[in-house]
Amino acid sequence: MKYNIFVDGQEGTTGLKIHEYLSKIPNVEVIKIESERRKDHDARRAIIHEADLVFLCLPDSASRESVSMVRNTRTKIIDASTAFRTNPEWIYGLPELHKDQRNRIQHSSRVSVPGCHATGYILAIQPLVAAGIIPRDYPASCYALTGYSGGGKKLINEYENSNKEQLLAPRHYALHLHHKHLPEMQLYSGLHSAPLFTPIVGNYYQGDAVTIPLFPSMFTKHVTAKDIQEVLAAYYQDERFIRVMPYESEAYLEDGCFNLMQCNDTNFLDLFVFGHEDQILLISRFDNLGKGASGAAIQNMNILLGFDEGLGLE
Ligand SMILES: NC(=O)C1=CN([C@@H]2O[C@H](COP(=O)(O)OP(=O)(O)OC[C@H]3O[C@@H](n4cnc5c(N)ncnc54)[C@H](OP(=O)(O)O)[C@@H]3O)[C@@H](O)[C@H]2O)C=CC1
Ligand SMILES: CC(=O)N[C@@H](CCC(=O)OP(=O)(O)O)C(=O)O
Repeated sequence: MKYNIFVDGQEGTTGLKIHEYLSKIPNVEVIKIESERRKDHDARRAIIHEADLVFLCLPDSASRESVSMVRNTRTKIIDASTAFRTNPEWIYGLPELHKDQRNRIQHSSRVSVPGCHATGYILAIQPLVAAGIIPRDYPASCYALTGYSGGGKKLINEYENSNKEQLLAPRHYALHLHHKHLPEMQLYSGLHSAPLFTPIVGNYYQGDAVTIPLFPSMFTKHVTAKDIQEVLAAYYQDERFIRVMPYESEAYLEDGCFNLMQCNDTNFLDLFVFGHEDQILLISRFDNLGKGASGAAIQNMNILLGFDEGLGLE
């Protein structure tokens, strides 16, 4: 059986990347809207109803509009936007979150794809909260370094077609400290509050590293950096896309420095634990367009349609 798949937002960054993945997957028939009608309400509604599964790769408002158009119970939706990530009627599309999350995704028809930075943060910290190591009232903080493709067509255009000198250096943003990923970071980490989060965008296309400092003196149990690595390695031992790096992660540095582009063009997320008795540093490394967006969307589709989870992704 072939499934009809439609990507609403087919000409955006996430949408184009999803099409690349879909071209490698059998048993799917990609249906498209004529380019000049891609924002036409009636045309979108008609094609959404022809589809068995729709990816929404749109700004939040347009995503909400597409969802409100659906009048059948058959069409499954995977939304890449921020619109539904903490909505209890939707399932958070992070299969590695808990033991039953994959099953919940499989039996749902509304799945939201996690935000890129949120993916890195939650996968690093949630198992440690669940294990009772990090107390739920821990005042977490983190920063992320990301490529400019994370900002979609507008930011890509700014970096690639302007000569502004300030684009040469990495730039902090969301300094109002209300980044749009904070609600999902809070909800799915298990902590009572959101982290103090500062993202930084650099002058390169893709690759994200979310870095979380931890102070074991504030933990409920006495643990070292090595213990943390072991807890994470055990938690993700059966996960094909989450690779917990050995504790002696210095071996993975190049010239003493961290290469945050090494998961690019893959769906892998690598977890690193650095530190010693007194201070711990977690780093999640992944492709913001892979496990941070389009790769994760395809992984969710594979689960929803009962395909092998890695189809098209490896
Ligand atoms: N880039 C990334 O790394 C990630 C992005 N996301 C999320 O995915 C979604 C898409 O992001 P991204 O692909 O980066 O954004 P882009 O700006 O690259 O693409 C968005 C697309 O949506 C189209 N669009 C806008 N309004 C409408 C509308 N009313 N009807 C139909 N199409 C519309 C745009 O059309 P036009 O071609 O005319 O511009 C564009 O093609 C966003 O919600 C974003 O937050 C999620 C994770 C990561
Ligand atoms: C560089 C840049 O602007 N990045 C985006 C993240 C994109 C992403 O993954 O988040 P969404 O899925 O929520 O869009 C940002 O931080 O807002």
